[in-house]
Amino acid sequence: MLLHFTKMQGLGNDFMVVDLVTQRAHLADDQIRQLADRRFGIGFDQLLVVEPPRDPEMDFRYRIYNADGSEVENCGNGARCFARFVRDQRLTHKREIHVETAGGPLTLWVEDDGRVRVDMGAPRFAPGALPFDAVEDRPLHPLEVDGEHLEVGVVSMGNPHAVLRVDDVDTAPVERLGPALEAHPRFPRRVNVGFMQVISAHEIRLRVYERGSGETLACGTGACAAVASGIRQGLLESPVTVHLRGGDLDIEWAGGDASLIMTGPAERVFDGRVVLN
Ligand SMILES: N[C@@H](CCC[C@H](N)C(=O)O)C(=O)O
Repeated sequence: MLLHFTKMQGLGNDFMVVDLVTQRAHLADDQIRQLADRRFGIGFDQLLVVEPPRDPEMDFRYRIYNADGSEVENCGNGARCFARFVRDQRLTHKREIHVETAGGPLTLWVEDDGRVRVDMGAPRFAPGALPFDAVEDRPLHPLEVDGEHLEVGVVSMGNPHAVLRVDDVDTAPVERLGPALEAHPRFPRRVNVGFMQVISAHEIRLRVYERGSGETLACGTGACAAVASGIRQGLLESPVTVHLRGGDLDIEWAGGDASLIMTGPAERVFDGRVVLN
């Protein structure tokens, strides 16, 4: 069968976006892995699937799959691309969009300048929320990785994140510690790993080694997790500009049970069709 898709990107975190409101298809894990391949397929960090909502209060259901085919709970850059996509495809004319994800409901606003603001929900620090194998809920947890003693913040943004403070993201051992932390046995559902360099109370640099996709040029939930962990540790104050390799995100958080608000760009790259076997 022939499947229409749109390639999109948010700060270089790239997506294949599929409308399953007007098309019918089922993509199996091995098909997703093949489509994600940058040489043999279309190439993307995540596949985003737009479906009709199951809850009548919501506008859409939005499902997210990593390049390895695993379905995940949340994707911040993807959420912004999803909002631009449903408006560009004329699936809605609303500027305020309510969407179901596997990690819970999200609200998104398309701004006049085309950027998208997303209510990402409140961060959860309790180890059980990720899950992370620890008894106490504390700002930093000791962790032995690859013969090294590390101190990591753990945060759920619907999906699991570990945040490691580094002196310089350019020299941080992302290729070595990223996969070792992603697969660490104390994170039974694996984890996304953020390497955070604090520049000032309102500015950080961040690289993220993503669960199921490897290092990406930007990670929206990773930016929210790093800011929440940094504020909790007393290193940062809202608002915070997060400099990622693909560009900047603005993150606000009033603390406690308040939602993190993420604002950033989302761009269409091209439209295409692919034959599914
Ligand atoms: N790129 C994303 C996060 C995608 C999901 C993540 N890899 C996971 O497995 O949880 C973002 O922008 O948040």
